[in-house]
Amino acid sequence: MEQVRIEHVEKTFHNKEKEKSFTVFDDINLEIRSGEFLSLLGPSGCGKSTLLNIVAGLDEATNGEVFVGDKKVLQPGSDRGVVFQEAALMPWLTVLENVSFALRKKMKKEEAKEHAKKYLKLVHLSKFIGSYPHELSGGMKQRVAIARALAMDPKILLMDEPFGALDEQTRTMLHREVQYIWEETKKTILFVTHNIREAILLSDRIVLMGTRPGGIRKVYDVNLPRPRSITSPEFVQLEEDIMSILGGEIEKVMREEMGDDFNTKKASLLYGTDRNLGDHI
Ligand SMILES: Nc1ncnc2c1ncn2[C@@H]1O[C@H](COP(=O)(O)OP(=O)(O)OP(=O)(O)O)[C@@H](O)[C@H]1O
Repeated sequence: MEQVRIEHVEKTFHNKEKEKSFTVFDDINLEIRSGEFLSLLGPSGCGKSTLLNIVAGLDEATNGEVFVGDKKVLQPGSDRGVVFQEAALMPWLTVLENVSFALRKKMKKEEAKEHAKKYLKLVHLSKFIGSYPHELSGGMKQRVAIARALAMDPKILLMDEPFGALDEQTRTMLHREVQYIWEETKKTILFVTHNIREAILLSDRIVLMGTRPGGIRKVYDVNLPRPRSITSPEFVQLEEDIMSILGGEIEKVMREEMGDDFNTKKASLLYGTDRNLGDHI
């Protein structure tokens, strides 16, 4: 059953001073099924975060509508938890207090702490409940942010490049963590990334977005058994399939940004054309 319906969504930004407007995408249609792990993948600037923010209710669509269940999205709500690239924890609060703080309106203080502990256990941070954010690594901070979002018991978890600022090893560890969380909680996850490998490792479906004009280029079903191996022939094949389209989209962005400075040879020297290109956009 679909849980999120994105219907004919357009987003245009208006710059009043310059009397200019810029349409990021003009007709996005997408359904996300209950319990599905769906990734939005695409080059920088194609509107992944904009779309996620519209689903979150943090930004407004210029046209079109988003529904969660049968409820139209008009503002943020506790049915949608958001995790951003930066954990944005409150530095003066402990890990436990950071997670329980958001629950203060829902339950009594002691109850909130017990509830928060449950989710900190889920992200394997039980040993650090008394620590302060500055005492944690980047990966641990993100796990606190995930626990904080999950503690509100949202139906849907919206994750905007949550591991984008982390080193490769931490990212790999968090990939395992997020898969475990997804399997344990059965949440619907909308995940924004520009990393092809990350998208294939985690997703049931990958929605490839393009730019100028913005929109959905292709939707891939990832029917590979989990846990997935990045060296399996099926994985490599899918990575190449996606790259063959994404590469063209990246080139379009680069052409536009570099103007006359762009040439294909220089682009391939700068960014490579191999499987890793998706990691660098
Ligand atoms: N508040 C805003 N005002 C004007 N333009 C904006 C605003 N927010 C985003 N944009 C533009 O909308 C486009 C889409 O931005 P968005 O951040 O959604 O892209 P993205 O695919 O998430 O990119 P990235 O992967 O780099 O984060 C970009 O061209 C961006 O400059």
